Amino acid sequence: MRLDYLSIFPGYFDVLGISLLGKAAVNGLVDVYAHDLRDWTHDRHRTVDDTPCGGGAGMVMKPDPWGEAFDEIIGTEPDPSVHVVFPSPSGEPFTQSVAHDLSSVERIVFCCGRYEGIDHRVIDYARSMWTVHEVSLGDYVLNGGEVAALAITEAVVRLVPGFMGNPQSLAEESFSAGQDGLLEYPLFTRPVSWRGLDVPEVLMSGHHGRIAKWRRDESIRLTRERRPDLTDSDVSARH
Ligand SMILES: COC(=O)c1ccnc(N)c1
Repeated sequence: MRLDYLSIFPGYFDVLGISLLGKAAVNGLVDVYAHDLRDWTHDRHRTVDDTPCGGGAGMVMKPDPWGEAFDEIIGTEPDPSVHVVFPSPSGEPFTQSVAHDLSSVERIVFCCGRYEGIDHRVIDYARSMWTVHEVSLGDYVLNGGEVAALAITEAVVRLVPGFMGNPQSLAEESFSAGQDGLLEYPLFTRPVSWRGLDVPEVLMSGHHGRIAKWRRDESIRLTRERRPDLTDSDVSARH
């Protein structure tokens, strides 16, 4: 999998050389390339923004540098196998399902907006050429798309076959199919007693059936308490 990041702060992506992501890069599972959008400007100030047409506060990212960067980094021919991600507060919700879909593609280009955002024609042009995802991490605004691109990267790359040492651990996570989309149950390890707090006895019983039931019940309880939106009617009936 090739990952490209277009940003006026490409240094944000140095962190991708650390930890598991770094290991994945080393063993060739992912190839990471960060690009400075200002490399596709031609004026002395390396200008990437301008005032919004129609007025309003703040600045908008000009389309020209993006177009020239796309030409050089991706190419000038349409290719739906290239997935272009625009992290944006007005995007569609980024979910585990979207992460799963992206984990099987060969190439993802992250376009990290700053200021008030990117000239919309950049997104329209990208849609005419590649497969575009405008995605939001939640109902809040960041100063730029870089941190969101890193979060999306982590959620996607960990699902790439061969990335996780023990793929079984993926099956039991929150929102995984194996959990019926429920939140993950509480986890415990040794010591059995810690500061007057004990591991639930059932988990030390060695009784696998009882343990599985306790975990399922806890997942259902937590999901109903914290994420009633995830327990639609037939799911709650099933639980
Ligand atoms: C500039 O990008 C954002 O503010 C952003 C991106 C993705 N999700 C969000 N909730 C915000």
